[in-house]
Formats: sequence, C-alpha cells, structure tokens
Amino acid sequence: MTINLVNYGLNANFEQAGKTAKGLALARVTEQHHNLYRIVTTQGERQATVAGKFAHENTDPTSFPAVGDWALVTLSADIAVIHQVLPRQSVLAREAVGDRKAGQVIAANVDTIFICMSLNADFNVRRMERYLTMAWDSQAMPVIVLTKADLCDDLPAKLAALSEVSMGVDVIVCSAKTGAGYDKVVAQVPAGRTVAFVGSSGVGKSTLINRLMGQTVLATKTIRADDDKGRHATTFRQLLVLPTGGIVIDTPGMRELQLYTGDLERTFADIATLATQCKFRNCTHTSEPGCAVQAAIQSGTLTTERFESYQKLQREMAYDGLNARQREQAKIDRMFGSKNEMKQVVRQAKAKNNRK
Ligand SMILES: Nc1nc2c(ncn2[C@@H]2O[C@H](COP(=O)(O)OP(=O)(O)OP(=O)(O)O)[C@@H](O)[C@H]2O)c(=O)[nH]1
Ligand SMILES: [Zn+2]
Repeated sequence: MTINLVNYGLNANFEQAGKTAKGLALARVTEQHHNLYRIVTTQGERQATVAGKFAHENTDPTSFPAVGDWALVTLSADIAVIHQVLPRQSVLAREAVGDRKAGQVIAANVDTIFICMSLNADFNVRRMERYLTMAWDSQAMPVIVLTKADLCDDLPAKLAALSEVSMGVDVIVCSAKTGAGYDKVVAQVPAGRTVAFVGSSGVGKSTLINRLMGQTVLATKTIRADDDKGRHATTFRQLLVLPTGGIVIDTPGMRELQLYTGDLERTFADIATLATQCKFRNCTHTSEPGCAVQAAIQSGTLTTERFESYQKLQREMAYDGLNARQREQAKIDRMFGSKNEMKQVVRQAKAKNNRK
C-alpha cells in the first residue's frame, strides 16, 4: 500500500524539507497519546515514539511532536521513531501564564481555524475578539462560523455587532437544522487544506464535523461520547481526511482550548492605526492632549467597549510576560483600585498556574 501524503496536506515546503534528510521518511502526526504517537507515511499508518536523542535534546515541551506536525522518521522497527519535527507553519498552543515555555502545542500546521459561535446563548462579541486574537497569533487564518441560525431572530443586529471586531475575516452563517450555509463551510475546506474547530462546548462543532465527514464519523463520535475512558481510542481519529479532500484536526486539547492573548496589534488594527496619529508617541490614550484614540471615542467612530477590551487584553499580555515577582510589582505599580483588588488578581493568576 502506498499512500499519497498530499492527501494528508503535504505541500511543497514540507516535501522539500523531507527530501533533504537521508534515510529518514516523511510522516505526519495524526494522533498523540502521551508519549505515543500515530503517524502516517507513504507506507501507511504506524505507531511512533520520539528518538532518545530527540527527547534528550529537547527540554521545551513545545518542541515535541503534536498532531498536524510533519516529522522525519525511521520505519525499521515495529514502532516508528521520530527524529525531527519540521518547522511549523502555524501553532495552536495552550495558554501558559508567565512562562511561555510551559505552553502546550495542541495542533500544528493548521491552515484555517473555524471559530464557532452559536447565534443564540453563546453569542458574545468580546469573546469573539479574544478568539480572533488567538487565531492571528497561531498564524492560521480565522474564519468565523456562526451556528444555529435557526435559533436567532435578530441576525442583522448580531452581524452588525460582529463587524466591529471581525476586521474583514470571513463570516459564515449556518444552521444544522436547515442546512443553510454548509456550502460555504465546505468551500473553506478544499482538498489538502488543514482546518481546526474552536469554540465553546455545545455550539455545534461536532455536528459540523460530522456533516463534513458524512455518515461514518457519526458512529465514531457516538462511541467516543459513550466512553470517555478511551477504550475505543483507536476509533477516535484526531486527524480526519474528509471525503472532499480537506483535513480536520480535532484533538481533545482543542476542545479544552482556553482563550489567550495573542496578536493584539492585528486584532485591534483600528486602534493601532489611530495610535499612530496621537500627538505623543508614548500616548496611553487616557488623558493626553491630542490623543487620536480618545478623539475617535468622542466622535463615536470607536466604541468605549472596544477600547476597554483592548486595554484589558493589553494589561493581560504585559502581565503574561513577567515572572511572579515582577508581576506583583507591576500590579502595585499600576495601582489597582485597591490593594485588595491587586492581591485578588495575583491570587487568580497563581491559582491558574497551579492548576496546570
Ligand atoms: N437548533 C440547532 N441546534 C444545533 C445546531 N447545530 C448543533 N445543534 C445542536 O447543539 C447541540 C450541541 O452540538 P455539538 O455539535 O455536540 O456541539 P460541540 O460544539 O461539538 O460541543 P462539544 O463536543 O462539547 O465541544 C446538539 O444537540 C446539536 O444537535 C443548529 O444549527 N441548530
Ligand atoms: Zn492616544
């Protein structure tokens, strides 16, 4: 059996990188179970582990293979051995407050991220803003997928609110009930393209993926849902090849993905542009004369809400990059409303760190 890896998303870059390595075969990581991986090569699917030398040389957990990675492997033994992970074109990672290196890669080499949000209870523009930030930061292209259109009676208002933050990102409105919008979703997953789905639980990600896959996966998903202990783990695929040729990455980690702050400048491109017109280069956009951001708020072209969520994200990002002591100091420096409030923020951040 010879497998054409192009069907698994192989592009010219990875193909080139794979050719230069003598004696090593090219593989894509399709599943990860702790230290055991599943890979696909031209010779079929195999289980794999990382080489001892690789484990020794890579102390940063984000250097280890993740679902979607392209890797160089040897296939001589029963279990294949991963010697090298090829440079990633995009990385979806889990938040790690204060210590980027403690982050965990949830998926690699994703081309398109479908940010799913339902048009009923889950709809929240501020949350979408944060998902977009995360998507830009990953280097994958976001597409906004609004689900459950059948349960929404004020679509124009919601779309208008969303347009304040979507910054030209494609928005698809769909419904599993009526089938509306599915053609547009399918069009965003052409053959060879790797996509991932993020969004709150219950917004309809599985429904969407099943629809893209056709009948077969529905059964697979039901098995998974019935047994979260993983007895049927082999039937749950983390990397799916759609009948139409697109590739879907759906790892457990993706389902638990927490929002985190990423490419602020890009998500708030409008504010970044305004800031270049402020009188002072180090303008904080609070009380300085000649502030273009405040002027935009006054004239109504920028909402206070949007500016506030920009400030909030900015604070969180600055906070993320500091160590524990610096963080405490930074909070005090910034003078929170009260010292208690400051303590509470630090406590929350620590609790968050400990939970990992
Ligand atoms: N009315 C309506 N219900 C939908 C639609 N899409 C999904 N649902 C329902 O919403 C519920 C949750 O859908 P799922 O596809 O399981 O949601 P999910 O995002 O995969 O959830 P997690 O697996 O927890 O992450 C199911 O009962 C679906 O039938 C839709 O467009 N309209
Ligand atoms: Zn300003």
